[in-house]
Amino acid sequence: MTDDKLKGLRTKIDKLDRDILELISDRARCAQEVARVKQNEDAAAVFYRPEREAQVLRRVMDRNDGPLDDEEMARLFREIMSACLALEEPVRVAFLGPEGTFTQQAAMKHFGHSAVSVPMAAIDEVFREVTAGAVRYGVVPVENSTEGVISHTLDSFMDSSLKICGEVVLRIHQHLLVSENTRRDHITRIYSHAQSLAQCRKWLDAHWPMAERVAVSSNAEAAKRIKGEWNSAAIAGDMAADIYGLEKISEKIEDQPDNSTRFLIIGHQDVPSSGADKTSIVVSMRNQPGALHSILEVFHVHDVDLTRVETRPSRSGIWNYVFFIDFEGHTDDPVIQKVLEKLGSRVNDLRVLGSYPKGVL
Ligand SMILES: C=C(O[C@@H]1C=C(C(=O)O)C=C[C@H]1O)C(=O)O
Repeated sequence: MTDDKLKGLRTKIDKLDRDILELISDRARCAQEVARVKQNEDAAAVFYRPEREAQVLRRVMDRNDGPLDDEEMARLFREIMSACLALEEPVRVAFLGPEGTFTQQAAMKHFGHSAVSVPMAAIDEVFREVTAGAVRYGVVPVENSTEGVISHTLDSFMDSSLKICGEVVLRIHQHLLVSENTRRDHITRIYSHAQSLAQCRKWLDAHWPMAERVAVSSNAEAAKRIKGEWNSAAIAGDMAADIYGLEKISEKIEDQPDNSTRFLIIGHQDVPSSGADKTSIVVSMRNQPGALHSILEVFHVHDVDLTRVETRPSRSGIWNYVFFIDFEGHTDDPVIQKVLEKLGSRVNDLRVLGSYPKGVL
């Protein structure tokens, strides 16, 4: 009886799989056709459309009634789109490396696994590689919910004319990792990126108060380094543990359970509105009383939601300040155009870093 039931269900699954296969192939052929149409219009056409991909994923999540949850379903579609796009040309993406960093994880989450990811040694190298055209996009971290802004990234924007084409938020889980050579009862040193050490500060104080904490250039670098040292452990994420073949001896050791990092996608593209967008700008002004207030007032008057304001010292004069401001809306919206016009008259300099779809996944 159960056997008959199972057999029936498996026949049904086999039939559904055949249908899914055919449908995905149809979809891939359609995407190829889109690419041909785009190329006929313009030989240098860019196939990847961030706003269109965001719309597809949002619609999938809206329509989904379970039993798979919205994020799981969107992830499947993310990979289908990534594979469809790679039929034309796999997207090449530079990221803050080496292999196994959270930034690489963010790149894969945003572009899917058919993208080709290229590791860079530093944030400004990611900017340089994209500027030079060796890759079309770059992924850099910009802020962490526990540790705040990544000032290197903001500073790189000051020297660059690249645009922000997207954002992606990643839940960050840190683990304590050892290699097969580590003598676990003799760990005297723990390597990680300074940000990660800070994200696990309380846990380290409680569990490894005597171990020396050594900051290195990335978590993946920390993971790589302990392979040759019998008295060291590393703090890094799942991807680094997998790539470097390390064992997790303590999992999810971050002090804040909702620890997450926001990454930006940088490129040359102006992205049209997806219907739910953010805009990032940088303004500079004299450091006079009421300076910040006069900027914020414009957003308040026009009822535009600010999502972040960061101050950085300007390098062009000691009395100038630079504000990085993120807000909801797109430069195509008339209200946003009005806001930008008003702001322009109140500051020394205003640059739009980009309007881009709000992170979906
Ligand atoms: C098919 C298109 O091109 C690409 C592929 C997409 C897809 O597979 O859905 C979506 C946007 C683009 O990245 C398109 O512009 O619609």
